[in-house]
Amino acid sequence: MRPELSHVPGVLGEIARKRAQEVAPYPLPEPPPVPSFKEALLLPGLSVIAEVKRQSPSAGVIREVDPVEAALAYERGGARAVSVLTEPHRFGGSLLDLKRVRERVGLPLLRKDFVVDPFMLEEARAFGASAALLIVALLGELTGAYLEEARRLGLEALVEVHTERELEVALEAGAEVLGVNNRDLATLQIDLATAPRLGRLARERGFGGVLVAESGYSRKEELKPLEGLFDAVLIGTSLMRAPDLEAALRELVG
Ligand SMILES: O=P(O)(O)OC[C@@H](O)[C@@H](O)c1c[nH]c2ccccc12
Repeated sequence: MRPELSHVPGVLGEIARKRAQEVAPYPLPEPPPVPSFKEALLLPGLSVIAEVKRQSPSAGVIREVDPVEAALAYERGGARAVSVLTEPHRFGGSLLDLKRVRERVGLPLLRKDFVVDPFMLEEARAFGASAALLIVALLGELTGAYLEEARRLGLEALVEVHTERELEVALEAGAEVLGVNNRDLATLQIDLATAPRLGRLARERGFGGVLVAESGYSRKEELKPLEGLFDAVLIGTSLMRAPDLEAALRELVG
């Protein structure tokens, strides 16, 4: 159940092909109990999924941070869930970060990585994630099969789209939590008009699940167009750059 990655363009393709080469199954620890990702995002108001990310291909080095300290600050600041990067090469993350955050933080965690093999879903669950990111630009028509495998493992999924075509694939696959990424992962360009446009389209097509706007948000005004349409927003870089993570989060959502 490996997606065909040879035609995936740009940075996204490079990272995904590297991740695919690295997958080598090994015995995993017993999965710990985890809280529901979806339920947390459905609490009243716009929920924030706050992201722990040391570096990224678009921003370079963002902050040398202890992921546990960052996640605890996010929890105090009112985050509803925490996204933990586990991609090592371009994002400086690891599964150990995920595990350590799980041991100290009560919020549901999202494993943020480039899932290109079903074993990565098992890993996500075993290291304490409530949900894993599924990127439709990588998984294509296999998205439904990955969703099914995640469900079988007791793992939720954030199904990510960036185009109208990908939105159709995600809806067809039966996504319950749908993320619209403002960033084109191949070119790394941001367009904040993407989330409202595809979010509206998803609702028009009858999507009744959880809608998450992703990437590029740094100011409170930018969240205005999401109100009444999106359930949640995923914010990483701008929070990570703030001197005080907890205060920065309160400022954005308070
Ligand atoms: O740091 P930002 O611009 O606030 O974005 C967070 C998150 O949306 C972004 O990290 C992201 C969204 N989808 C991804 C897929 C892979 C890696 C990273 C991502």
